[in-house]
Amino acid sequence: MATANKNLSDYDKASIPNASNYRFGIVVSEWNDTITEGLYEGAYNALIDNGALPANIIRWNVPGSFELIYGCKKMQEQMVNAVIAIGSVIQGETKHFDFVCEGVTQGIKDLNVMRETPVIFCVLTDNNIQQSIDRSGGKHGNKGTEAAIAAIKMAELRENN
Ligand SMILES: Nc1c(NC[C@H](O)[C@H](O)[C@H](O)CO)[nH]c(=O)[nH]c1=O
Ligand SMILES: CC(=O)[C@@H](O)COP(=O)(O)O
Repeated sequence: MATANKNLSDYDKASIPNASNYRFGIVVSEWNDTITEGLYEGAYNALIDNGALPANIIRWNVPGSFELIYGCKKMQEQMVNAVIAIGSVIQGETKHFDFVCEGVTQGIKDLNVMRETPVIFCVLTDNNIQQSIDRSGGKHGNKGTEAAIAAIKMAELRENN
């Protein structure tokens, strides 16, 4: 299994650009909010740890992961250097999981293709709540932390090209 018994959220600060000159937008889904709040905490703390200023981090909430598409599209219109989309989709009894996951994945991909501001995909798509817990500050680390590092690196790439 890709992340079994691994914590993928450790990072070497020396390899991360300083984020003090960048502004970040974070759009957070309210579905499974105990998970998404853990992801947000990981992302926020990693941004601050790498020099981002609290005043340069904008947070908006949306009802569910499918609404991340619209929320991130509007966030791209703000004066930000990168956007992070945070969601937690957990398999239920029906195929709805498949459609939500595919829709939000394709929608965020489209935002990256069609617009200049990078949108980082921090949407957990898990079989059960334990997998979500493990990846939002548990034994497999925090995908929010990883998303923040990706956001800093993509802001730097956009700034230099
Ligand atoms: N089941 C989950 C959802 N479902 C809601 C959708 O994201 C969307 O809000 C609704 O279809 C209205 O457009 N959302 C999650 O983020 N996580 C889930 O597990
Ligand atoms: C991802 C979902 O929308 C899902 O959690 C909803 O649950 P169900 O498939 O049992 O309706």
